[in-house]
Amino acid sequence: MHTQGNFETLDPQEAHNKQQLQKSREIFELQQRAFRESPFPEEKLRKQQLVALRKAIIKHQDKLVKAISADFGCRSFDETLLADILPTVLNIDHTIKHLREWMKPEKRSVAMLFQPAQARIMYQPLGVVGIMAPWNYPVYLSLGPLIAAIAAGNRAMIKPSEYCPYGNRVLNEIIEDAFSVDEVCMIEGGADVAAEFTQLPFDHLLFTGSTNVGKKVMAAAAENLTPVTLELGGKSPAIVAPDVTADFAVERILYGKCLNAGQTCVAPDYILCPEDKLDELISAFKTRFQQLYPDIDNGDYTSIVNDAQHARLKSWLKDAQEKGAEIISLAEPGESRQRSMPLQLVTKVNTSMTIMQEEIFGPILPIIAYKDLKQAIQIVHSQPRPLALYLFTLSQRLENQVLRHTHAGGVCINDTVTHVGQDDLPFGGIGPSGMGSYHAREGFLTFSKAKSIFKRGRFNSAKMAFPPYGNLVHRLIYRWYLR
Ligand SMILES: NC(=O)c1ccc[n+]([C@@H]2O[C@H](COP(=O)([O-])OP(=O)(O)OC[C@H]3O[C@@H](n4cnc5c(N)ncnc54)[C@H](O)[C@@H]3O)[C@@H](O)[C@H]2O)c1
Repeated sequence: MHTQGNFETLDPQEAHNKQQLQKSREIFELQQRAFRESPFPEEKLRKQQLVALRKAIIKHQDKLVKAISADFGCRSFDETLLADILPTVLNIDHTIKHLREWMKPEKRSVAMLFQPAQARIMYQPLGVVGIMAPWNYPVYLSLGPLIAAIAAGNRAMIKPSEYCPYGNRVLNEIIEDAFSVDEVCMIEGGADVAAEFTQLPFDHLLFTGSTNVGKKVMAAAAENLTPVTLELGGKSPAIVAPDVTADFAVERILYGKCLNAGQTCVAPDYILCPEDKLDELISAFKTRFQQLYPDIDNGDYTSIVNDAQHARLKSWLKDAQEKGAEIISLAEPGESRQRSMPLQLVTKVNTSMTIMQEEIFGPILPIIAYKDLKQAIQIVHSQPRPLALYLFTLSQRLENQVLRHTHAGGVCINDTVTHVGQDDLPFGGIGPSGMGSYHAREGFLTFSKAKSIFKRGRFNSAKMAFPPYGNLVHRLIYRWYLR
């Protein structure tokens, strides 16, 4: 038995969780008080905060890449620099460049009937916001939402994933270097700490993670009427259209799929390939994989993050095999690397297999052959609406056909994954792959209140509509507008 605040009788993990929970409540209140005292930080201060964050990232980058590599078992420093740190820094630069124009009040039109008057929108900070992150890109997915939250003038609390303890330690140093606790702070812990975190009455909560946990987060946030942005996962298809060669598509699919060993929310989840190109496609995968990863042990190929994820992926391969699938491993697992899983192509798949029912989130790639593009589109429709849709074509007609007949959070044509790094495009899912968006101006808007302001001047034209009703002005208004 123990009492609140007395951690000595708890096991270390439990004590740590209790401490983090207590810390999160205290810091939440501290940030709320600080926000009340200064509810509308100027552009200059926001930019100073973003610059401080940028400097801290640069200062700690070497430590950060090493820590994240240790969290994964193997993740090359380049992969962390390219896909985690660089997009974060570019996002800061883009935000600093555009912040003034985003913050500007926006003039809106006033209908003739209400003239003379003015209408405008003023963007105001929300207050204290929560950010919850997964483990796969621990820097970009924690600090990306933070950049938008700060740009919009908020205070923020970040709950990163418990799967990256080393990375979190360095992230915490970055946060502590750049901010005071009443501006930004990090709360660490597992699912129980996370669940308590979602119960804090934040002014907005941005969650990045799985669809199942996203539902729990939304339910908890509803208790406080906290608005949520949910950045979730899903099965993102890659359609190879009939007009391009298999090699054209494979060159562009392979990197996006193998990045972080497929542990990417927007990794191509399955391929739709014209029937007559199937053999060519498999052969292109074999050749290109060899070119990218001639030695699976050389440190370029990321490991599966932990034993549980590794076991999950292996059991899904077994399930597929037992149900008639053919598995083509593009290399032998690395010997000196723990939890190494080279890309596994899977053919002869059917919908009874777990790999066609759940988001794969790893280096397994089912390939489905289709007769015509219409059938490929039908297969996309048979799955929940995806986070990303990839299309490989040089034909404008085929591009239009797919764009007009499919739903997706975002579309990337003739490439994979890189659409996420476009700082001027919003990013977000649809249906089970997410709700709301961030990145670009939309991130600023997500963390802002768009306050509508309507202003009349000296002359009160509204009184022409006052009772008693039925006079000439009323009749003229009705005749003019209700024609
Ligand atoms: N849309 C995107 O931008 C994006 C980006 C990366 C990953 N993802 C998705 O994230 C998933 C993989 O990441 P993950 O395994 O870390 O996801 P996850 O849902 O298991 O965990 C995400 C966060 O939620 C917390 N959490 C766990 N249980 C919770 C609970 N009961 N209540 C509240 N919070 C809880 C975790 O501690 C972690 O911080 C995949 O589905 C992937 O597609 C989405």
